[in-house]
Amino acid sequence: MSDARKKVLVFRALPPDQMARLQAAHDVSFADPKKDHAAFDAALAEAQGLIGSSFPIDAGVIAAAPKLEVVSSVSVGVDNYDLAALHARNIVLAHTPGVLDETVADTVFALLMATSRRVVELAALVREGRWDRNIGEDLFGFDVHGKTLGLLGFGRIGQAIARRAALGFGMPVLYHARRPVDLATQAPELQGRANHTPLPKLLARADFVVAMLPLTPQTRGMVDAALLAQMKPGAIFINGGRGATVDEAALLAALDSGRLRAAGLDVFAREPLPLDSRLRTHPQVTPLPHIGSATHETRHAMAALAVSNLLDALAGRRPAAVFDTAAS
Ligand SMILES: NC(=O)C1=CN([C@@H]2O[C@H](COP(=O)(O)OP(=O)(O)OC[C@H]3O[C@@H](n4cnc5c(N)ncnc54)[C@H](OP(=O)(O)O)[C@@H]3O)[C@@H](O)[C@H]2O)C=CC1
Ligand SMILES: O=CC(=O)O
Repeated sequence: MSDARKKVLVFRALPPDQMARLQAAHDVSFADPKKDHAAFDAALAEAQGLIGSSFPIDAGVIAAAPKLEVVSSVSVGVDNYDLAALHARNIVLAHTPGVLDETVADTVFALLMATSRRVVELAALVREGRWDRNIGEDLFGFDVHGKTLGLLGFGRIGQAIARRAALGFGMPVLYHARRPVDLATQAPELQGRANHTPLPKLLARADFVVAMLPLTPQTRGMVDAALLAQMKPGAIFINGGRGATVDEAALLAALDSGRLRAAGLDVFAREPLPLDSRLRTHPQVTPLPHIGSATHETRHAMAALAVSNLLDALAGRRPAAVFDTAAS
């Protein structure tokens, strides 16, 4: 009987129970390429399976892995992977859609609430001992309930955000995507509450614009000065998708000019956010360290799905969540 054990390289730590599942089936090594490049390169040369996240698996990395059969990402976004290079070698790319939708939508809503009600700024006022009288109008917030939400991207996570907005906060939802979603079959609870809307109309009407877009050649820099200039004066911008979909200099200019009320950002063009970035300290920006899916439950569910995907692919079965590298 031939040995079905294969070589797996883990490039970002997995929970112990998920590491154990891999080790029971395959010969597993761990190397963090940001800390030990030599160990990563050595294991890569032999690896048939690769699993991890938050590191660019570019054409060079793929070329250095001649035996690679599957890459399993512990993320839903696949912008860290050279899709063409994977496709050219018929390497399976798996990811983790679905299991993180509700958690990421919660994070986006936390940013929406925090920016509109100035939660971080006012908590700092209390902590720093500056709460010495009833706050005045200068520190009042902006209602969320009943306001119009404009969504850029209306996929799995966008729809989870729309449900919170429409069903929980009575917000009309307008969305922008290349194709309209058939709400009757995909999200009947949003019928009559969410509408596919031409982008200029969405921007002119929305009190909150939330970007929940994947990073692709088409979406890179999509939120630029021209788009921001079409937003309603005093609107709030939230980004829960990918930082590079936004022209950050243009966003800062829109905040500085007073055109936008505030921005809530979970993602940035460069992560971790450089210390000299004005987005880190701008008074109208609520910055988060890319924590969209970062709860114990959801990160564990993502790891478990990614491990299942890898095990299936190495056993010659189709994983539950394959990303179509040909469609990119
Ligand atoms: N902050 C965080 O921690 C997290 C961030 N993310 C990011 O969120 C992204 C979205 O995730 P998910 O909802 O699962 O993805 P989906 O693929 O389900 O949804 C993507 C949406 O974007 C739309 N879209 C794609 N390209 C364009 C375009 N060129 N113009 C307009 N709309 C476009 C799609 O519609 P259509 O194809 O019809 O245009 C669809 O509505 C991920 O790719 C990831 O980058 C995800 C999880 C956590
Ligand atoms: O950013 C997170 C992801 O899962 O994608």
